[in-house]
Parts: sequence; structure tokens; C-alpha cells
Amino acid sequence: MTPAARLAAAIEILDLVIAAARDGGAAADTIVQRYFSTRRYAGGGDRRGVRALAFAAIRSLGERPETGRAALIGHLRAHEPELLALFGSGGHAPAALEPGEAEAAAGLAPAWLMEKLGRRFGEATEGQVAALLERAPLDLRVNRLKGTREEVLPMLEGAEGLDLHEDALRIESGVNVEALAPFQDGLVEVQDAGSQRASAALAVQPGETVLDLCAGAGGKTLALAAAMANEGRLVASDSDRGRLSAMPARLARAGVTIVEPRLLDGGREAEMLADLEGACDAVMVDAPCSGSGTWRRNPEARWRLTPVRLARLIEEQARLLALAATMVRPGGRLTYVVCSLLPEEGSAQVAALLAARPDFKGLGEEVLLTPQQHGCDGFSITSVLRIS
Ligand SMILES: C[S@@+](CC[C@H](N)C(=O)[O-])C[C@H]1O[C@@H](n2cnc3c(N)ncnc32)[C@H](O)[C@@H]1O
Repeated sequence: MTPAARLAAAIEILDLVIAAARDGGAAADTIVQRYFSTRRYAGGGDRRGVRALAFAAIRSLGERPETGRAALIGHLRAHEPELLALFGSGGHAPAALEPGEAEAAAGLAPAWLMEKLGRRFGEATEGQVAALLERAPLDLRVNRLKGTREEVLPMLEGAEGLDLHEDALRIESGVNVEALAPFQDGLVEVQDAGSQRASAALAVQPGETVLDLCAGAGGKTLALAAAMANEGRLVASDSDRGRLSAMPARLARAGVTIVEPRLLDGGREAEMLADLEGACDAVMVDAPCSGSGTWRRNPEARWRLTPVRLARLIEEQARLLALAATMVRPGGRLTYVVCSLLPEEGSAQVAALLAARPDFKGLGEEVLLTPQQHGCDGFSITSVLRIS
């Protein structure tokens, strides 16, 4: 592909990303993969170049643009103006620029989200959001059931241990982890260091009865099982069949045998978890959220969120948190986690629980992790204790 043809391809991809963000469609990464799966003429360099261009545009524009063309023009104007000369250069180039043509404005995030984040971060907001839009590093968790970080570090070139958690290490991004022997042998899993820290907040012990209510494909479940030394009972539930079905292969690779995956019907969760009511030593609620802490990986997610979508998520989080509290035994713990930095999705939810359930008390303050301060995804982590 010529450089001009790459611009045209980036515009087509941006159009698809904008439509998907508006209509609740696929993630940008998936869109890029699908786009190239039907364009075999594009070589590896073309694919990487177009992807980088499209993602750079997504990162540099705060509000969801009207069109892919306006998005790319706005991005290039701010960051690579010399490429604008390729518009209208013939062949597969984008059409020539029109006088006064629409172009998207550079920015960090939609104004309504900047306002909410401003309530959390005050004068530090711009720096915090800018860090949320950088490229994410590649973190691994050492599976303590099979080895220690000291044993694994020499097996991975350039890997370094991280302070956030004793099992966390970082390797060069872009490495195909699944091809590495330590991954195939179940010695390491891909997991952001912040997510590892969130799993550790529940402080599970071997032999306990634990519920991971929103377990997804088992990222935190695996970390919990390792911390339990694969002893006890760990029920991993989720309402998404697709996500849950990815878990057994991961459990097998990690040598984890204590996990009971359980598919829940939305709305019938309490009934389907009745056997655990008041019986769990520890409950993890890794609630569905806006994902505002993971914009490094999915920068288009900030174009996807609307006040109505956020309100629905907040309602569902409150419902799941209240349900989870009914599963905790007197003396047991609950950790509520969201990969979001919006206050209403985090500590405000736990404050509401504590107001409604005087038999619970807070276990310390909310722990807030941010890319700027901790070098990991953004997380809000709050733990509570059932006192009676
Ligand atoms: C943040 S993700 C969980 C990620 C996972 N814990 C991990 O560490 O990889 C939130 C999960 O909540 C699940 N979820 C949404 N509604 C639910 C419900 N009513 N009951 C249980 N899980 C639900 C979603 O399917 C999603 O997998």
C-alpha cells in the first residue's frame, strides 16, 4: 500500500470504530482485525502502519468525531500535518481537502467525562487522563502454584519485577506471550499489575470458601486460586457464557482444581447462588463498569460511554454489590473492584452499601490505582467486613 492508501484505509477503519462506539458494536482492535481479514493484499507493515495511525487518531481526539475523515484530518493537523499533502494525490489516496472541511478537535476525553474526572482529580485531571491514553505495557502474573518470580524472571528476556505485587512482572510489549514456554507451562498468565493488586485485596487464605461473582474468563479467579494455594472452594460465576467458557482451559494450564465455574441467568443470580448465602469467607465483586481505567487498551471506550449507559451500569453495580453482600458470612470479607476512575462507580457504591447494611464496616479506605501514579490500569478497590 502507498502511504496515501494507508490514510484511506485508516479513514475506513475510523468510520467503523465511530459507528461501533455509537451503536454499542465491536472494540477497535476487533474492527482492525476484521478489516484486514478481508484485505489479503495488505502486508504486515501496512497492517501495523494503518493500525498505528487509526489508534493514534483515536487517542488524540476527545469527543467522538462525526466521521473517520474528520477524525483523521483533525489528528493529522495536530500531529503530522505534512501527511495532509497526500489527500487528493491520486491512486488510492483520500479525496482532496475541501476549503472549510470539517475536522475533529484534538482533546483528551468528552467534556462530560472530563468534568466527572475533574471532581476526582482536580488540577491533576489533565495529567491523569493523558496517562490513561498512553500505550499500555505488558504485565504478567507468576503462578505461585508452579513457581516464584525469582525463578521465572531469568526465563523471560528483559522482564522486570514490579512493586505493585510480588507476583507481577513486566515484559516488552508486543511479545507473543502465548508462544513462550513459561506461558504454555502455566507458570505465567497475562494480567495487568493493578488487577493483581485488586485480587490480593481480598486476602484469601487456603481452605476458605470464596465467591468470585463476576469472574469473566477468570483473570482474578486464577490469582485467587493461587493465593489459596489451590486449597478450599472457589465458585466463579458470570452471566456471560462466552467469557465463562474460556475459563476451563486457563484453569487446566495453571493447574487449578478448586474452581467451580457457574453460569448465572441475569436476574436469577440470588436463586442460583442460594447454596452460598451467608456462607462465604470472602466475596470478590469485579463489577461490570465503564472501563474508564482501561482507556490505554481501549481508547475508543471514552467515545462509547453516554450518561444513559453510565447510569445503567451504576444501577447494575449497586444490585450486584447488594447481592454479593448476602453471600458473606458474619466475620467474612467482600472486595468491590471496578476498572474505572469515575467516583460514582467506585467508593460511592460501597458507601451506599454500608449505609444500607449496618452489619458491614469498611476495611480501610478506597485504594485508587492510576496509570500516572502506579503505572498500571486504573482501578478502584474497596474492601468491607461483615461484623455480625
Ligand atoms: C470487569 S468484568 C470481570 C473481569 C474478570 N473478573 C477478570 O478479572 O478477568 C465484569 C464481568 O461481570 C459480568 N457480569 C455482568 N453482569 C453480571 C451478572 N448479572 N452476574 C454475574 N456477572 C455479571 C460480565 O459478564 C463480565 O464478565
